[in-house]
Amino acid sequence: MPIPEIKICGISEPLALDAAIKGRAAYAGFVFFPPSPRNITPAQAAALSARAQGRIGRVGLFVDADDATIGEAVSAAHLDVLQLHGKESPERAAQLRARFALPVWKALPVASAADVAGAQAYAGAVDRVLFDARTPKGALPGGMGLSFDWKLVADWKGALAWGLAGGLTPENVSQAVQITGAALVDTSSGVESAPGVKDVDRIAAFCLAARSA
Ligand SMILES: O=C(O)c1ccccc1N[C@@H]1O[C@H](COP(=O)(O)O)[C@@H](O)[C@H]1O
Repeated sequence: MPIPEIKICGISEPLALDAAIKGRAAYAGFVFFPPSPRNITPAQAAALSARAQGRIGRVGLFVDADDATIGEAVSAAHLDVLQLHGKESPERAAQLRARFALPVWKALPVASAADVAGAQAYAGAVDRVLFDARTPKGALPGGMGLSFDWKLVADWKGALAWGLAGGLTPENVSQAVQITGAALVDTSSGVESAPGVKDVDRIAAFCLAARSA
């Protein structure tokens, strides 16, 4: 089984960023979504980005954001990837990819086989889809520590690169990779001691466990 790439999302302070780099994560995620406990400002992201430069990829997470909001974050934090975690259509995703000339990842909420099949609509519009758990109405669209039935995406053979998100922890990521064959695993709340508070030991443990799958 190929070793998956790792993304640690919701990084808001340097110690967590350093732990992700030390754990050889490929990506650090910065959340630009004010309702999230992990939200950071473009200025905060700029400082983290300078520390990350050349050591880890910088992913900006947005939820149905407008061009100005995304543009401000891209300029301040020199983002390498845009992650769209709202209800962005394939057309909107393609428009953002063209406008900012950056790879775009689209998170898709999964609760059924039909949700997984729906990923095909994004072929040609985005660079990767992220299968994440569908969260309850009125809750944040991600970062809730909820997982879905991994068998739904086991060895998914769509036309797009894909990653697995949703409720991944140091304790379950190895099994998740074995079941799904995911080439990228993404975690946020699973490596925290409280919402928005990253735990460096759990980041280290997650990276080790993901690679041992
Ligand atoms: O992390 C957040 O606060 C967040 C807010 C809004 C949308 C997505 C968010 N996080 C992303 O959700 C998935 C799953 O997170 P978790 O591991 O279950 O906590 C992941 O891609 C996060 O980056």
